[in-house]
Amino acid sequence: MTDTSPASADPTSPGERHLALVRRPGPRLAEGLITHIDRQPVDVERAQRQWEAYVDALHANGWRTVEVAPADDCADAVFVEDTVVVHGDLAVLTRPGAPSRRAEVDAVEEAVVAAGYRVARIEAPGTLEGGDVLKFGGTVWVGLGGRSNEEGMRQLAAHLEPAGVQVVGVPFSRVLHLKSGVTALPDGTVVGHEPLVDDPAVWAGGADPAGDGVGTGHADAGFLPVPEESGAHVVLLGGDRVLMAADAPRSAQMFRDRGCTVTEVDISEFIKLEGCVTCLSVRLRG
Ligand SMILES: NC(=O)NCCC[C@H](N)C(=O)O
Repeated sequence: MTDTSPASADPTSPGERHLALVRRPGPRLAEGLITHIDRQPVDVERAQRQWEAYVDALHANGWRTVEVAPADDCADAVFVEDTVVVHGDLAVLTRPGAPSRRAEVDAVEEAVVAAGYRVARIEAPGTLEGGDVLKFGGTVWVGLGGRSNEEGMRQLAAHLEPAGVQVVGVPFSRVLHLKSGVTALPDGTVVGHEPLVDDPAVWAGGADPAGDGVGTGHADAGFLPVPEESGAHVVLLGGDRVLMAADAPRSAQMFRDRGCTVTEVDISEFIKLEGCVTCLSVRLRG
């Protein structure tokens, strides 16, 4: 595990107190899984440059990053979000639904323990991938769309029950993970590209993406359809700042019009493997 942060991160930034896990893409990246899209050639060197730029964007927004040890035999290891779900001081190590991804989890334990987390695990026959877990308010929504199953959700609920968290299943079918379909803006508005969202009505009430148990109180929070698939994927960087992919300029403008400060990164090589900005990092407590 390596701390990759530059010493020059702006200490006055709202995001400075935060720490994110990242994992460098490995040499087998181009063999990564695809489920809902056709395979396209992946330029691994370009992907490595895009990953560096993604990490630089986190640093430029005042974040520190910790690099999980490589898992070079695992083609999809760069998608580190899927290996762990954190809540409070607890890190729940997942059991990915894709068997080829299960070996990714071991080194993540070392990273979260070093960051001060207690550790729990999803055990067989449960499966869970972090891309299926959307946290807001006192609620954790778990997407049930193939990679995560009811038993994985039940185990996650048991781990989070002492913290008073409600876990709710959301069936879906059109994308790989729940958060491939929807994420939330800082004001609690849930964003999604409607052709890929099974039931937008699920999100009519919006969200509290800080996950601090406090509702947004934002009168407009609800579901906001966005015109591009990548517009459905935002990483919250603190305050009004969001990170998103560069291939959704009309969605980015919508978010700017709503008061967001948007950083865009080119992640085209990861999109070819059904990855998005959310899956390339795990936000930890400060
Ligand atoms: N959380 C995510 O959206 N993860 C993307 C994982 C993509 C990877 N190729 C997979 O199929 O598992």
